[in-house]
Amino acid sequence: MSTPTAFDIVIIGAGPAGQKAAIQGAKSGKRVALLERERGIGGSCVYRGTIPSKTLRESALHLDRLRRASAAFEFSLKPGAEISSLLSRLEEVVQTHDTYMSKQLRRNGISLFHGRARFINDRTIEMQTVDGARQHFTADHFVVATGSRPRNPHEIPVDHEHILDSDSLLSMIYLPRSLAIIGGGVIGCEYASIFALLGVEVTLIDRAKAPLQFMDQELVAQFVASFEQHGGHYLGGQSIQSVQWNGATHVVTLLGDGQIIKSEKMLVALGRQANIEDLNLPAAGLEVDDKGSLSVNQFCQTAVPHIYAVGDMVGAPALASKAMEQGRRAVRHALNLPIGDAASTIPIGVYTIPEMASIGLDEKMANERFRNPLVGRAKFEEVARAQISGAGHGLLKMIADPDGERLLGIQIVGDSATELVHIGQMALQQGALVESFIDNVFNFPTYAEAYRVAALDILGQVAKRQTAAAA
Ligand SMILES: Cc1cc2nc3c(=O)[nH]c(=O)nc-3n(C[C@H](O)[C@H](O)[C@H](O)COP(=O)(O)OP(=O)(O)OC[C@H]3O[C@@H](n4cnc5c(N)ncnc54)[C@H](O)[C@@H]3O)c2cc1C
Ligand SMILES: NC(=O)c1ccc[n+]([C@@H]2O[C@H](COP(=O)([O-])OP(=O)(O)OC[C@H]3O[C@@H](n4cnc5c(N)ncnc54)[C@H](O)[C@@H]3O)[C@@H](O)[C@H]2O)c1
Repeated sequence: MSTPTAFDIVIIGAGPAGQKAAIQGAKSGKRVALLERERGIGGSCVYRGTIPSKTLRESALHLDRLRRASAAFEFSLKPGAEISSLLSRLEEVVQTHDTYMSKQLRRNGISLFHGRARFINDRTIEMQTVDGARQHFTADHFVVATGSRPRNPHEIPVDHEHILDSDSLLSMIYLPRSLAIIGGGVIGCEYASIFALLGVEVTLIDRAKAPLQFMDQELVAQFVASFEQHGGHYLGGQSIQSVQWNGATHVVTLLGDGQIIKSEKMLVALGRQANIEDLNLPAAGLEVDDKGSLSVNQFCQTAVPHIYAVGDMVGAPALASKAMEQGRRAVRHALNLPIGDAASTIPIGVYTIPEMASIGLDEKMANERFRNPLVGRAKFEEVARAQISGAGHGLLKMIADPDGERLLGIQIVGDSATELVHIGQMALQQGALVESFIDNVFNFPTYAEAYRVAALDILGQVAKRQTAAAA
């Protein structure tokens, strides 16, 4: 064994979780090593997840804006358009991100090493570089932030050429004529709406009757309607009997009800699994739990107290935002720094077209906890900003307690939903009353006005109830 290099904190994985853990450690004056097996930093978020998918989405939205700008012109993509032409900004976005992150790591004196890391014991890590050299590190604290990868059941023959997963999807050279997607979760729905808007014939298949089971189903219905308006098909309540590339032209999918779906390409989006196998966890005294991840307490501490695990590798929700916050909090806990209260709710943003967002309780959850919660609705058609942009349909739902006083949650579908939701988030955190959305003046014309419209709807319902009770 080479002589180990000693650090205060060693972090495995330079995705969003590992980066924020490293920065927190360095800002607290600690010597930090960040070990990353890939050449770039940023993890699946930058290279195979958030950033590539949202860059392609931006191209689809741009095309849609052109189409909507004037009914006198017809905009469509050339048949056989190259995916790379739709991702022309990706390299620039990734490069900018990489440069910014590298500078930030250097500025904070974080030592970055490239290689595959594994535990030798609970205080030592061995890292193997691409040329086979081995280097050893010791530390007082370790943070495991190795992320996740697509879960591909063995009965589905993912070949990364015709049957792809979210890691390989954007390696397609040409935009396919047709795409079948199995899995109506966030990845399946985001890509389904992007490709449908780009003119691809998309079939989205899930075992559930409706996609995105964890979202308010009134919002989901608007997404499905828009997806189908763009030529997509949702096939719910289906089981997959078999998937096969026919060797020449099509991927052939046989469904439980006997339907056969033929598509040029297929995307498999059936969830994620933790990157855990390479870590040699038993050597550190750690065991993989029955969900295939590492169990942690509320501080992201594993059963070995000086080893923390954060981000996607500890399970759902698999969000970059959650990963970053866990990285930061884990290191603060390790260093006995004040942590503050963990956010009791984190926003969900789903970048379908139209996009959706949620914070706090939705109507179904509120109904389970309260008798007759009030729901205020603001249709985007009633909001001047949405009329001007011609952004189509949208809805903001404000959930309040049965007295119509206390705000319980916000759900939004439509343009800017993923930005708008933060107003609701701050209001929830401050315990704001429904009335405060009426007492405040909002810029006009803005989408934010939808909050006032929804609050007025709730107060109108309260007034009606009072009048009825008095009569
Ligand atoms: C298609 C897609 C779209 C997404 N869109 C969004 C979105 O819009 N918003 C959102 O919040 N989230 C989104 N996500 C989820 C988001 O990308 C993840 O939640 C986030 O990347 C998790 O960060 P992480 O640091 O835990 O893991 P990762 O980003 O996966 O990083 C882990 C890092 O660890 C490294 N590593 C693994 N094993 C080792 C080892 N043994 N030694 C050294 N290094 C190792 C990996 O190379 C990688 O760089 C999306 C995901 C996908 C797939
Ligand atoms: N905007 C965002 O924040 C964002 C974007 C993309 C991904 N992500 C994260 O990535 C994670 C993974 O996303 P995902 O979409 O792959 O997984 P998921 O777990 O969200 O959805 C998987 C879907 O597959 C379906 N399914 C599972 N097995 C099936 C079967 N045998 N037959 C038919 N349907 C089946 C499920 O019903 C579910 O709808 C999510 O947890 C999400 O948090 C987040």
